[in-house]
Amino acid sequence: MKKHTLEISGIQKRFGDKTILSDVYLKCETSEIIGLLGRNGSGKSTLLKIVAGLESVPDRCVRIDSVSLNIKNALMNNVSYLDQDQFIPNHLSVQKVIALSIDKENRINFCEDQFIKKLLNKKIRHLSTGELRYLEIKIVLSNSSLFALLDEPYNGLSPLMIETINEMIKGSLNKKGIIVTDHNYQNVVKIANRLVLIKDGKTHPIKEKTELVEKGYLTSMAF
Ligand SMILES: Nc1ncnc2c1ncn2[C@@H]1O[C@H](COP(=O)(O)OP(=O)(O)OP(=O)(O)O)[C@@H](O)[C@H]1O
Repeated sequence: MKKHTLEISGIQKRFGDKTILSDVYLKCETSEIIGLLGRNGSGKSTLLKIVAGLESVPDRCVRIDSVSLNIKNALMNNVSYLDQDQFIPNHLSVQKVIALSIDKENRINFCEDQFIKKLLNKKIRHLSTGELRYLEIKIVLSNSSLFALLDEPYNGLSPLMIETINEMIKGSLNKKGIIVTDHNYQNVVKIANRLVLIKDGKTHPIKEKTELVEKGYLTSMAF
């Protein structure tokens, strides 16, 4: 499979007089999982939203295969984004959402899943937090984008669903690169090929877990 590269650099992002991101470099290739860690408010979601085209920065800051993508639609086709908040409208039925999101030829396969099968006759508003999150993640991972950005995917998921989602993420790597952030850092550490910490607006590549303590993300009690 031809490898593709998503590269992010030179981002300066301020909200009012507060600088959120000032020295960011992130690279993700297809078949890679980058784990993005950082304290609350460090700018993880802001960075993912910038890459997804939902927060504005100069176009040259986000590149795929060295090409700056300045047409938002082109960017969206190559990058899919799982928001940390619900993105599927409550009034829809699960079947309608699947019909709208998944190509006809892939729908049967999509529904051949112990968790999805139980949801097929329900409305979105009647799903539990974990059921909804599972459906959303599966939809994001099933589309044809080259890169998927997952903001707090594990939120509300039981251990069994987390294991299934981790397998699903790994199974998508023949087509995709993944950037994942979650406060369930153990899962992020477990699944990621590389870790990056955001601190003081800057990205710090993490080689050893002890660096997470040195940089103030974890206490030594975590080991
Ligand atoms: N649209 C906005 N306007 C003003 N400030 C914002 C906006 N979006 C985010 N912020 C601020 O930017 C900072 C970074 O927010 P962000 O959501 O990116 O952090 P995060 O690392 O994802 O945090 P958490 O882990 O708690 O979700 C926070 O201080 C937040 O209050």
